[in-house]
Amino acid sequence: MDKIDEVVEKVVKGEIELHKVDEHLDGNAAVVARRMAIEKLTGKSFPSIGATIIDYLDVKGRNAENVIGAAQVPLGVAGPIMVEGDYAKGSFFVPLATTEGALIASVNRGMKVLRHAGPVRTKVLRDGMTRAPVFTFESALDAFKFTEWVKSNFQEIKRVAESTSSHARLIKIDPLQLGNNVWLRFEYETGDAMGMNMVTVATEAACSYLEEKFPRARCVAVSGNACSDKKQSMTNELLGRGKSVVAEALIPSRILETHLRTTADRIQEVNLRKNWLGGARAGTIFQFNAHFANIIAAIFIATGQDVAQVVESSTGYTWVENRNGDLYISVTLPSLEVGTVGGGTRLPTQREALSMMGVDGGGNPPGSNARKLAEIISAAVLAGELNLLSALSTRELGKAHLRLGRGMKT
Ligand SMILES: CC(C)(COP(=O)([O-])OP(=O)([O-])OC[C@H]1O[C@@H](n2cnc3c(N)ncnc32)[C@H](O)[C@@H]1OP(=O)([O-])[O-])[C@@H](O)C(=O)NCCC(=O)NCCSC(=O)C[C@@](C)(O)CC(=O)[O-]
Ligand SMILES: NC(=O)C1=CN([C@@H]2O[C@H](COP(=O)(O)OP(=O)(O)OC[C@H]3O[C@@H](n4cnc5c(N)ncnc54)[C@H](OP(=O)(O)O)[C@@H]3O)[C@@H](O)[C@H]2O)C=CC1
Repeated sequence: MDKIDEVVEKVVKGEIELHKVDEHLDGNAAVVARRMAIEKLTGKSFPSIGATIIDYLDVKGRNAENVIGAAQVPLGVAGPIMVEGDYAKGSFFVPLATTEGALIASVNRGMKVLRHAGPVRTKVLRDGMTRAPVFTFESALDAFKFTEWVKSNFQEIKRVAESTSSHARLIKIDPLQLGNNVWLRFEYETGDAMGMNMVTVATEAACSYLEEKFPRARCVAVSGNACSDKKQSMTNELLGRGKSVVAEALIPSRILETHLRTTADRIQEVNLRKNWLGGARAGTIFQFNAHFANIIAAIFIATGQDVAQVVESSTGYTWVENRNGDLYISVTLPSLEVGTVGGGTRLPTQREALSMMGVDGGGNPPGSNARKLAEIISAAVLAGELNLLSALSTRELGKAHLRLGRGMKT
């Protein structure tokens, strides 16, 4: 019996924990043994999960635990899209990983129309990643005194937090009080990283310092949900999280008619009655748009972003105006959380996808690559919105999905 079979047997008998297989076998052999053990325990086989180019040595201790292989999702491209932003300037092909037939075609057609109209203008309105620990006190008065103390000692707190990273820069601390509890919403610049590990480590250091200097304060949790990570919140909407970004374009009427078989008036009506009125009637909050989530999720998967952050990254607003037959359209995304270093961005296919847009790795100066990525994503979201509103206005949605989602001739 070779070493792998021996370890597999022990895992199956419960003598070795799955995650401790790494202590018995090197690198990719541990992945194989874990997969074989799960195959035996479930009576199923997983050759597709096992077929991956990912080297476990690159993943171990960084991206995932109990690894037995990888998931694969089809990746297509849309574009090019022309962007005129502060960071993204020029034409870009955009990678989208999805299993929803018609989605890439949809974004692709939107980009084609925008190309005819001229470059999409984009702007990063603000940039900062947040972490909000919750502190508790004996009394509300103590809690208030604490927030006053924090305000007057900002520079020292900043020094302590920033000592943990060469890229984290503490911009501000917004306090929120409820009775005898206080949340401090720390906001940092994080260079080209999305920044969640960076700001968590920095804020933990700041919390220890605050408890030392203000002994009546007790930090209950470094994340007190007012951050708000992987959850929608009014705080994120109003103050922003990650990058707050806007994209806009003006499309002449003849381009709408030639390429989309529709008019500004019809698109405006769909936007108002569907995105805004329908959203309001249904009680939607923060998502007065058609399908930001489609484009955000597909780019996040392709480029190694934290997919759970699609929750707040896909909040936002589509605004349309009929300007004498021409169409003004903009999308505003208050909380787009993206990075070009760290997390999943270093994995092989994800890094290649980032390189397609010229944003792999750190930028010069730091932060410029992540902002460029945010601008390109906002332009892609604009293309998706333009196209879907248009397809709805001409009643093409079901037909397109029968053809490209079910392989039917329509
Ligand atoms: C499917 C189209 C684009 C066809 O559009 P079309 O105009 O009938 O097709 P076409 O063959 O004349 O092609 C026009 C252009 O579309 C693109 N295009 C066309 N086919 C492809 C393809 N295979 N691969 C890549 N690109 C494609 C391409 O740019 C092409 O230009 P060309 O390059 O030929 O000069 C159109 O019917 C359409 O956009 N339909 C709507 C589909 C859509 O937007 N789906 C979004 C997902 S829906 C969803 O998930 C959310 C939802 C809807 O539930 C949210 C809500 O509640 O609103
Ligand atoms: N910890 C948590 O609470 C949470 C973690 N996550 C996870 O966090 C990960 C992302 O965290 P994040 O902090 O972005 O990534 P990393 O933890 O990978 O940190 C980024 C690293 O890149 C370095 N770096 C090198 N060049 C640059 C540059 N140009 N700009 C910025 N940093 C640079 C940083 O240096 P330096 O040492 O100077 O900082 C830091 O070491 C994801 O895997 C995500 O899933 C998600 C949500 C919550």
